[in-house]
Amino acid sequence: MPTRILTPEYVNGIFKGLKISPEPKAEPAHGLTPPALNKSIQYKRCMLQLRSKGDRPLEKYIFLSSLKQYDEEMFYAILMANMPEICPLIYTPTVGDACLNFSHIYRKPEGLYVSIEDKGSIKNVLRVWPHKDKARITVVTDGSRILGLGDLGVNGMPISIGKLSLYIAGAGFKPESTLPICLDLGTNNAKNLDDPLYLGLRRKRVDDKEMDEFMDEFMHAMAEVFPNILVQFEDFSTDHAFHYLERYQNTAKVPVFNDDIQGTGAVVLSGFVNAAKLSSEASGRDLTDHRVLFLGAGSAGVGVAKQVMSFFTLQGLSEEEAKSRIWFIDSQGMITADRPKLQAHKIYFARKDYSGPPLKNLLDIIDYVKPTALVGLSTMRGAFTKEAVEKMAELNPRPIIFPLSNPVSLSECEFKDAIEWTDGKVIFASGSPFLPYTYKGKEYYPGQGNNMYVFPGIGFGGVLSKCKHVTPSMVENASLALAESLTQEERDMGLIYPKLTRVREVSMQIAARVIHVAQEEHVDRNAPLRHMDDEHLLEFARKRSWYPRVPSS
Ligand SMILES: NC(=O)C1=CN([C@@H]2O[C@H](COP(=O)(O)OP(=O)(O)OC[C@H]3O[C@@H](n4cnc5c(N)ncnc54)[C@H](O)[C@@H]3O)[C@@H](O)[C@H]2O)C=CC1
Ligand SMILES: CC(=O)C(=O)O
Ligand SMILES: [Mg+2]
Repeated sequence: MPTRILTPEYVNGIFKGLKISPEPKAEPAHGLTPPALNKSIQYKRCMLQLRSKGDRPLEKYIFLSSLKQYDEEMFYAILMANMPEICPLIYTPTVGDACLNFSHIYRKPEGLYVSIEDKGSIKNVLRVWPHKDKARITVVTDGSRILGLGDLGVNGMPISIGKLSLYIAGAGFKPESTLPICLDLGTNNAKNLDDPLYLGLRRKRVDDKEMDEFMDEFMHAMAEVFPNILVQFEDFSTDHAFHYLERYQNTAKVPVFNDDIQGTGAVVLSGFVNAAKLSSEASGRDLTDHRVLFLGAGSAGVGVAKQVMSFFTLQGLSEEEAKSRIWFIDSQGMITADRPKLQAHKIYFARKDYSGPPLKNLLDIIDYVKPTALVGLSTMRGAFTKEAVEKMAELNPRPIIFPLSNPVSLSECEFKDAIEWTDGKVIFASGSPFLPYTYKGKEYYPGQGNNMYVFPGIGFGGVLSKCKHVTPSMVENASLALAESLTQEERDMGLIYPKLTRVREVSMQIAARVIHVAQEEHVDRNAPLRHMDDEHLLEFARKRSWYPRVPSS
């Protein structure tokens, strides 16, 4: 008798009795599979084959990718039951390797490629997607800033695919409602252009004017071909990330958000809310007196800082006072308003209250700012040196250190080092996962400050509410819902983010809050939901959430 290997209860413990929704795929006819093969054995065989690849994560990625194409439900069953093990394989850090090698490991179509050569007929390209009427969520990248790895061109496709796998596992989007898109506008990466196997257009990126024309046509076509879709922009280079968010967030006919700016902002605000409380408990410092120093002023850094400002405004500070709690360092040093030719997105946070000689060195800047929190979104591996982290520990009984750059090879510091250099006092979250670390007989758990904790819930709430736009308040409330989702057990463990194994339930809480705020702001279009209170919205989100079919016992 086959054993029950995965049930919603098993995955989450609280979804008893809910209908499991997928449309059954035809099983191979009797006689085409060995007699004893069943889902339970298949699950075990898949896990065995996966683990037999040992310490070769890219091979594991390729195996999982093939499994997804061959037996999608088994792939999601395995992912959902083993999130901490599988997430780093289909997402950061391994997805970074998959992107670097995409043109070499590519096997089958898994999304749409829309290139600059399609300009004028983009709609026709979008129409080839087989599940047009089912598409609800898309992740669109132009491959120009993939994680911290730079311009990878069409090799950026795995990031769209990986994020959408998390929409499915994390929030319960039906697989056929997801649409990965990679825009090929050329690449300035010489390595790609010189690679005879590179699968993108062999040309340099187009200029801004041509890109604007292309993007306008693309967004227009998206709304026509996929009228019910929500668009997540992902890993556009910083200037374009800000530009297209601004251009479309209130004007496009489909809702839009930028994950690197808004999703990252939300996840870091959430971690910061919990971290600041822990830090202030140790120091006695008022929450309004935290001082946050950012290393890296790209789309992620500036997006996060704007969201972290609401930590202060929610405590009653004015916008100016909140801004005064934030300092930035980029590749030229501390960002001050007197610096010539400052990029537009850096102007808002440029300090006007410093007039000494330019400060370039992190240690000098820490001495000057006396931060309570150090946040890295710089793509600079090891930038948080021993001296810098020790200095943070001298200034604070519990320093907040968030090295958030991805993939793990670009992290500003490692968890183990942060623990040792602060004698276990650090409050830590990184962009990519680290393992727990035992120090002086005590086990410490790292937080993962990655937008994967919020984008599934933001997207699910947005789609269920049929929102016209994704508003800043929907994003901010997603962040607060995440911060509030910690259980007592997680707080007792010193965590600032929930355990990854709970991501589905946490996404439901985020989705319900997002729907509520969409209603408050009158951007929702799903009228029947307006009669539901928060508890019913949560129940509604859970009921709409997809699970892979359960092998019957
Ligand atoms: N944890 C998460 O959820 C997320 C993490 N990220 C990560 O954040 C990183 C940055 O992303 P973006 O802001 O889009 O990239 P970006 O390239 O636009 O920004 C990088 C920033 O770092 C600065 N920088 C570079 N070298 C530096 C140095 N030596 N010293 C000081 N600053 C330096 C640059 O001046 C720039 O301001 C990437 O590694 C990305 O993977 C991005 C989004 C989400
Ligand atoms: C996590 C993510 O979105 C990034 O590193 O770009
Ligand atoms: Mg990203």
